[in-house]
Amino acid sequence: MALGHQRRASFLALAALAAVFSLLPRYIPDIAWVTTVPFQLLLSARPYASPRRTETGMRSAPSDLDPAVAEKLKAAQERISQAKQAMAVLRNELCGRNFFSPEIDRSLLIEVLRLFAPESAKPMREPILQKELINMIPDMRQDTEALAALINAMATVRLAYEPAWQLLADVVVEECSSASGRQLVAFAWAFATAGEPRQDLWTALKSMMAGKRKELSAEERVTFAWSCAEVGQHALLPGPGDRPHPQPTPPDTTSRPTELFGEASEVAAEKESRAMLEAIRNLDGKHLLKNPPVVLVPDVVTPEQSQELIRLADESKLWWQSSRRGARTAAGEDALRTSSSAVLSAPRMFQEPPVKAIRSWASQVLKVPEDTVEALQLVRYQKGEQYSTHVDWGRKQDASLWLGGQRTATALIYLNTLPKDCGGETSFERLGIQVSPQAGAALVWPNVDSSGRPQDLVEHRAMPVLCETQKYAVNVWIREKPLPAYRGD
Ligand SMILES: O=C(O)CCC(=O)C(=O)O
Ligand SMILES: [Fe+2]
Repeated sequence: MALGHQRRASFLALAALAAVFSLLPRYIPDIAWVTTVPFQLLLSARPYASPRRTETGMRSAPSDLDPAVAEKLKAAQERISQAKQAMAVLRNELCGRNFFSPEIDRSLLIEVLRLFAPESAKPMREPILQKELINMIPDMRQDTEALAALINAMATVRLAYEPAWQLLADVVVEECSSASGRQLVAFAWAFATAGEPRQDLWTALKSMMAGKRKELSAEERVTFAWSCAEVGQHALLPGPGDRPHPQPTPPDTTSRPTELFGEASEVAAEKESRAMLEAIRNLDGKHLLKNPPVVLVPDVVTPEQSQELIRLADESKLWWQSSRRGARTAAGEDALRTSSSAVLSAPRMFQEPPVKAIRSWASQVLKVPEDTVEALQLVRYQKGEQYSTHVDWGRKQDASLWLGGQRTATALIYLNTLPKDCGGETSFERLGIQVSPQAGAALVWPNVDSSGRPQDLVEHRAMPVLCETQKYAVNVWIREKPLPAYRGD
């Protein structure tokens, strides 16, 4: 018993040390390797870790090997060993729990999965983790708390491994009628962050929520509504006799949906809309059109700030295929988006100097409070990628309207210049405007008219990028009202 306490105390001390070390590389980039050392210690100090945890199952390399081959072999052995240790931690945290088990350590899960999240939106290819997840998830069927913790951690690190997400969705659809309202919010947030559009999943989540919505705090309701909105679902419950809709759910006038949160208004408040139009008309920049005002403001961010923003998204592995989100054209049809996006929504992102600079610029020049500025969304287009014609404002089924009201304006800041003939222009066909990406400049336009009505006229598209140079930009969307803080790590 005493020994157990000692081990737990030393584990906690090492966990604190690991946390400190894991922050260091953000400030001293060349010492990223240091973090693996405390992590190894952390894994080996975990009180319940298996005694076989350091075994790799491989013999050590014979000494007469070519040094380059020996080096590679050693690296492979270490990788396998680390993967096995990490898997032991996942299993110990999540499987076979009972009443007496300690609380699941969510930050440990996140750190373990972070080791395997690839650099960008690319799929996770670690076979040991793939196999373990597929084996583990069915064992967790009855344990909604463990499922919620796992999918939350997977969403937080943007772990892109489709079979695991599909299996989790199956388990949630089939087994989770006993989930609490709070757990349903956790599921919804995680699946929305992963951009999971499966209709059966969302129908199940919403109908399970029907009996539980009274358990929720206002913040949890908003998070659930936001999650629905993220995947193009509205936060209404299908009424009796409703047929399943193809994704995304079109407005349904034939059935009488039972209200979960009700419908929000598409129309923005007149005062805020009028003030926004006035602010855009007064911007210092190149006025491309008078009505509605479309303005190109130069030098909003420096090349260093642009680099830093991209680095933040890369380093935190935030890139995510945008195509699964429910973007719409002005006529309400599906828009095609083949680019990747990265939302800087984690609380720590709001402390990063370039993020602060952009938010404060938007707030100053557009004369709005800073908490009406959405979390910045970076977009990246590789050769051939595009975003077809769409509007940035939300329809009344879009539950994100509950969060901060309508998107009254967009400021799209280009982070790099595309060479001539490389495409990638932002094109407003109805207004006859086409703008080529120019580093540091912001293209600003209103999404509503002066009475607050959303405008079809400002529909726009990102033309396909035609060269190897990637296009980077950042969407700064202004809402009518202050936004609650998003959840995440
Ligand atoms: O990349 C562009 O030029 C436009 C991007 C855009 O319209 C959007 O992300 O909503
Ligand atoms: Fe847009």
